[in-house]
Amino acid sequence: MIPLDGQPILTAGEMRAAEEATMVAGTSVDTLMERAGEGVAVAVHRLAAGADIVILCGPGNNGGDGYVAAAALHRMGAAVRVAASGAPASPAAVRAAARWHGPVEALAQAEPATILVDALFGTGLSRPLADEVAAPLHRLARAARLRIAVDVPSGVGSDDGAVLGAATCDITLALEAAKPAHLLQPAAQACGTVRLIPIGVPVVSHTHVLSSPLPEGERDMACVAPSITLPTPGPNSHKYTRGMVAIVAGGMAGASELASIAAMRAGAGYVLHLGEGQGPPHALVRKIFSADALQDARIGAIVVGPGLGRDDATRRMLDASLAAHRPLVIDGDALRLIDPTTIPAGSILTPHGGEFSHLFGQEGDKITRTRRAAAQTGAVIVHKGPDTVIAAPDGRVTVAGEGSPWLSTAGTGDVLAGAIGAMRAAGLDPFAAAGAGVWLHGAAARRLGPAFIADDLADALSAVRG
Ligand SMILES: NC(=O)C1=CN([C@@H]2O[C@H](COP(=O)(O)OP(=O)(O)OC[C@H]3O[C@@H](n4cnc5c(N)ncnc54)[C@H](OP(=O)(O)O)[C@@H]3O)[C@@H](O)[C@H]2O)[C@@H](O)CC1
Ligand SMILES: Nc1ncnc2c1ncn2[C@@H]1O[C@H](COP(=O)(O)OP(=O)(O)O)[C@@H](O)[C@H]1O
Ligand SMILES: [K+]
Repeated sequence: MIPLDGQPILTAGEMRAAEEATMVAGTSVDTLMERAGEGVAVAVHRLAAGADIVILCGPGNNGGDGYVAAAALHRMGAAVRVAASGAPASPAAVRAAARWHGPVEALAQAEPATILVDALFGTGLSRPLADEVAAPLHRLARAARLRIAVDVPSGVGSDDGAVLGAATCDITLALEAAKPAHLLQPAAQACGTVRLIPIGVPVVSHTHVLSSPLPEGERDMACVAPSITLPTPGPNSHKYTRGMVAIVAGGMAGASELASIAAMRAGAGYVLHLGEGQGPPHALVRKIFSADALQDARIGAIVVGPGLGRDDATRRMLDASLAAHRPLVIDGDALRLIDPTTIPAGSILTPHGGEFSHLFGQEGDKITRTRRAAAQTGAVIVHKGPDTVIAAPDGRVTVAGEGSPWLSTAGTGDVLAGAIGAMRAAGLDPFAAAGAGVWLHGAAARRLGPAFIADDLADALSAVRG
């Protein structure tokens, strides 16, 4: 079982195409189903640790995986039963079901078991679960001690992360690749912990799970996703090569202070805070805002938006930031003020859901929407939330899997903008800088645990810099 870190994410259509290409190359669907079912059986056997198991099988190939897993678990000596929502319908599922020689209970009357394996529907779900399926699924899930989904929990939209009647599982065994539903809310929550089971289908994708940074030198050894790199100083580094970040401060001073401290703690060599405030940290260089101050050619990133305000004066500050022709991180109020047609290519935008909808509308799933916005603007878009999606104008997307729900507190977005500013000023390209900033932010939050405040989060960035 492989963790999701850095893995490709495929839509149902992309997964089907990859499966078909594998079949054209000579591997039958039965072989793929055999590998899927065997892989599921091995994982379930280990997780069940001798407890009784019921496998719920649907009519399609997801159900087929369930029948194969049932037969394999029986051979392994497990106490396994099968309950089906109806007769198998796909040809491969019919053949798989014929290999299960035990009884098949009707789903509606099925007895619960300690371990529930949900193989009713996978990526082929085409509509919400009907009550006659959802009700017994939820009844059996409530009665089980451990709920394991095959590929995706039955009753989630694989591509858009909608919940269409699924029961929440503890573990999801994703076949070959991650699916959007494993990352996008609300489905991701119904998946529990997601682990991959390889079944020998070669997959390529422009969409990946955000990976943890690899130690320097190991980058080329990574066989999966594009890994992220955290820039680290060398013997010849000085404060300007480490990166100079200018933070434009507005009416709500606390927000830009948080962004400044975050930029420092994420590793910037020099942070210039352009605003009225005073006080520590002493290493923060404070100047009154002026368009001239933004002309310093050493500035590697300007962060504009946290606590900026939305009046005429702040609009002029935004205009000066755009006119400075330095790499930009555009956040918060600046996202409300800006005309999307004036966003300089190569900028990084960090909208939360409301800011994103205001700029780009709400049509489509989160990955598609974010990718489209990046292509439209030529900017990297960090579409925040419990399922942060980062899209580049060339179509690459990463989705941040592990955040922390404790990030849902005021000011954490300002911290993210500062952290991304530091990564950009250190010389990472916009897409890499966004990924590195989002990773640092999530890692700092996980390290802090519960009930931290944004000030703690900014400080904790140092500890996860590595
Ligand atoms: N990709 C790979 O390489 C491999 C993939 N494999 C596995 O295949 C899975 C995908 O299989 P799949 O395409 O057969 O779809 P699946 O999810 O079983 O459901 C389709 C069936 O359900 C029906 N149906 C749909 N919604 C319904 C509803 N709400 N309520 C009631 N019925 C509903 C639908 O009928 P219809 O929509 O036509 O009415 C159809 O009969 C994938 O997740 C993985 O587990 C492995 O076996 C091998 C390698
Ligand atoms: N439930 C959650 N789980 C994980 N991350 C979250 C959650 N809620 C918010 N976040 C993250 O916290 C940050 C909040 O940013 P934002 O909404 O701009 O807040 P603020 O404007 O108060 O700083 C974003 O990085 C977002 O991805
Ligand atoms: K399933």
